[in-house]
Amino acid sequence: MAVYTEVSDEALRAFLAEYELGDLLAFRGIAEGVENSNYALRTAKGDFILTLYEKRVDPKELPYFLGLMDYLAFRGVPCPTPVEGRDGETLRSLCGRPAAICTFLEGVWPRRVRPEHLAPLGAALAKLHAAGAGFPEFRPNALGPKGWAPLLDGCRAGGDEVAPGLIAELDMHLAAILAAWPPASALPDGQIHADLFPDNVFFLPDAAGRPQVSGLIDFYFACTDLLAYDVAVCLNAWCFEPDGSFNVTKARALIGAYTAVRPLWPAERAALPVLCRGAAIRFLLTRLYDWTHTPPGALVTRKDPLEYLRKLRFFARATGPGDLGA
Ligand SMILES: Nc1ncnc2c1ncn2[C@@H]1O[C@H](COP(=O)(O)OP(=O)(O)O)[C@@H](O)[C@H]1O
Ligand SMILES: N[C@@H](CCOP(=O)(O)O)C(=O)O
Repeated sequence: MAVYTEVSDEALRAFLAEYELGDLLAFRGIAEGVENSNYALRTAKGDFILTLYEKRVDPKELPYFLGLMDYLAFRGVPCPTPVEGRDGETLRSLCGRPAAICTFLEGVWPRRVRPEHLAPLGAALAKLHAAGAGFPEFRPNALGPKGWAPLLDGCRAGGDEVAPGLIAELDMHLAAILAAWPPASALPDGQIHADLFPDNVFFLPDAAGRPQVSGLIDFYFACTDLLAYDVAVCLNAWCFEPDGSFNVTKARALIGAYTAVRPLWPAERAALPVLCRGAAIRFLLTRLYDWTHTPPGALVTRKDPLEYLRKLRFFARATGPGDLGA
């Protein structure tokens, strides 16, 4: 469920009067997503997405996110383009929330990831990294290594109720990850998506029926960080089977297509196992935090933190990048 703020017909029509999008023909709330309120709009000019930014998004950071999407879209990345109002602004206010309209992207995110999805994903990720190279803004990764200890501290009270011994195990993993984390200057950095999960990637079949990436959405965790960390996020989110096993064929397809566009440095390959452990603990911790702080019956769908404990344990056992398809 992700319509936290209800928008009336009248409020929306007044809001749309600020744009040159023609008459409103239809609009509906979108149930998917967890962070913001999203509406699908149809106007005389076509289909659009209206997003009202909810409390987890800091309004001060919206110019970075919208600016990055605009920059990437202009350079051929299939991501939403923020739509300017008559005054040239993309960010305004609706029902007391910051709000923006973006272009609608065709396609469907894969409910079941197949090996054929991984090569187009890898190529799209590398193109995103290449296209973002000249973007002048810097946004530190709030959910990067410096953010993990405070998140874990916030989970201490309820964490062991989710799984006995969980907090002690996470203390152990976190200390090992932070000790092995590559220094910022050791690997190339740039603008990363940082949450490129299957529900943020749309596909359409090409003429031969093979899936092609048609859209990358949800840039609200994007930041300036190690490029290979984005690969590690994708290895976590795309390369495990429902039974918990790691699918190295998928990983090889992802990394092979990525490197065909943007070759990984030897140091990036070598760092992949610890970057994967870092990505696993990042999603584990935010899920655990939400799990232990969301009252039962709240509108937000809580995601299973233990899925990422199993992934973290797998990556901690990896003997080198070869185990991860690199
Ligand atoms: N530009 C877009 N084009 C088409 N559908 C979109 C677009 N942006 C969002 N959506 C739809 O809204 C849903 C939630 O968007 P998302 O950005 O993931 O929300 P949240 O930030 O709340 O997690 C997506 O699964 C998709 O169905
Ligand atoms: N991908 C994260 C949760 C963020 O949700 P999104 O709907 O904004 O992509 C996770 O799986 O924990």
